[in-house]
Amino acid sequence: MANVGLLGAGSWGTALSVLLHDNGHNVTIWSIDEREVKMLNEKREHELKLPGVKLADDMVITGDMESAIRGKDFLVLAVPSPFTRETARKMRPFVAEGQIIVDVAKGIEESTLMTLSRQIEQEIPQADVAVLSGPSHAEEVGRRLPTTCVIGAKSRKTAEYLQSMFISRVFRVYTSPDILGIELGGSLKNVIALAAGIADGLGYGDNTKAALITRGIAEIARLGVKMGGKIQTFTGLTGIGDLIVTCASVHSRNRKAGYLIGQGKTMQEAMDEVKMVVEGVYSAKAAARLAREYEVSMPIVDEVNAVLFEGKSPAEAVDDLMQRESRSENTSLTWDGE
Ligand SMILES: NC(=O)C1=CN([C@@H]2O[C@H](COP(=O)(O)OP(=O)(O)OC[C@H]3O[C@@H](n4cnc5c(N)ncnc54)[C@H](OP(=O)(O)O)[C@@H]3O)[C@@H](O)[C@H]2O)C=CC1
Ligand SMILES: O=C(CO)COP(=O)(O)O
Repeated sequence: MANVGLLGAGSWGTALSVLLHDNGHNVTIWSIDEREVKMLNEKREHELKLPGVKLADDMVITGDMESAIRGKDFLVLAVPSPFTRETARKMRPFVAEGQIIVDVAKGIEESTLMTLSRQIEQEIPQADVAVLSGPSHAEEVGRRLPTTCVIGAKSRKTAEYLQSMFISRVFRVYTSPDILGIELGGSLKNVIALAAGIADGLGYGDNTKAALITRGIAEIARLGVKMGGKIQTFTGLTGIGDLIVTCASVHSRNRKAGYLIGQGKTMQEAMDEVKMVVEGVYSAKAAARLAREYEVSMPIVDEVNAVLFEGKSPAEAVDDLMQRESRSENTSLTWDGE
């Protein structure tokens, strides 16, 4: 049994706190928002973000960051990516040498193009930073439906330790040394999921969805491998697995926001209606900039950016994708004799 400090009490943080408590660990949850702390303490449930999932009476919910960090066997960081760096900076004075922080958010910092684990390492150099990712909507983890994820860590020891902490009969956890590939897959799939939602909102069908998923993972893997991620990661749970669930699920915040945009809402209206973080909006510009920097073609990402930030109509964006210059599906494949 471990003492766990979990920072960020949104839908994912809440679901993971229940999973870790089910596994027999002592869980302390920190939230920046005093109203959220009060509400969770009183109701023992996040009625807005994860309704129907009860927090046990012995779970501690606090607004005091220091008490959520000091003496904990490991920390889980579940704040959305736009707040990762500022939260890590606040955590730094309380984190012990070698203390494990497992980041569970998915994003890329727009100003630096850094993944979240890199930002945390920059802000908290004494920490042992790991990541958890995979096809895992909070709504289903909270209901204890079978789910699979991957822990990425710098050492096998940390990866296997965290695996043993999170794994359960309903939450199967694999390990991987490819932290970069895991984080790129997790953040870039949100941009493609916006496109899948837009296609749904436009009333397009399953053929369109399958095309976006398949061509989407091709884009993600092209960039990810060039940046140093491993191809096996992009064909695994944190790559294609997470892309499939996010493009298809009724729970997905990114797909839902895309759907609303496809229906004619603005990006801001869609984000306001979803009420929870739509990470793809924050990663879209970073993805396009990375594509340029690494000289990789990412046409779906480019069209999502045009719709989100340049006022392009969603229907025109899909039209432009369909009418790109004809090409081979995979340029590395050739005919005999060529
Ligand atoms: N939801 C899911 O199913 C999954 C989410 N993820 C990832 O986990 C991360 C968190 O997502 P999710 O839980 O859905 O997000 P939510 O929108 O549900 O929750 C976000 C949380 O962050 C808090 N917050 C707001 N501002 C700040 C701040 N300045 N500093 C620190 N915390 C702040 C919010 O407080 P308040 O409520 O007061 O705004 C809330 O507690 C994202 O990166 C997401 O991609 C990964 C896998 C599954
Ligand atoms: O990453 C997720 C599922 O694995 C959550 O995706 P959404 O943010 O689109 O809900």
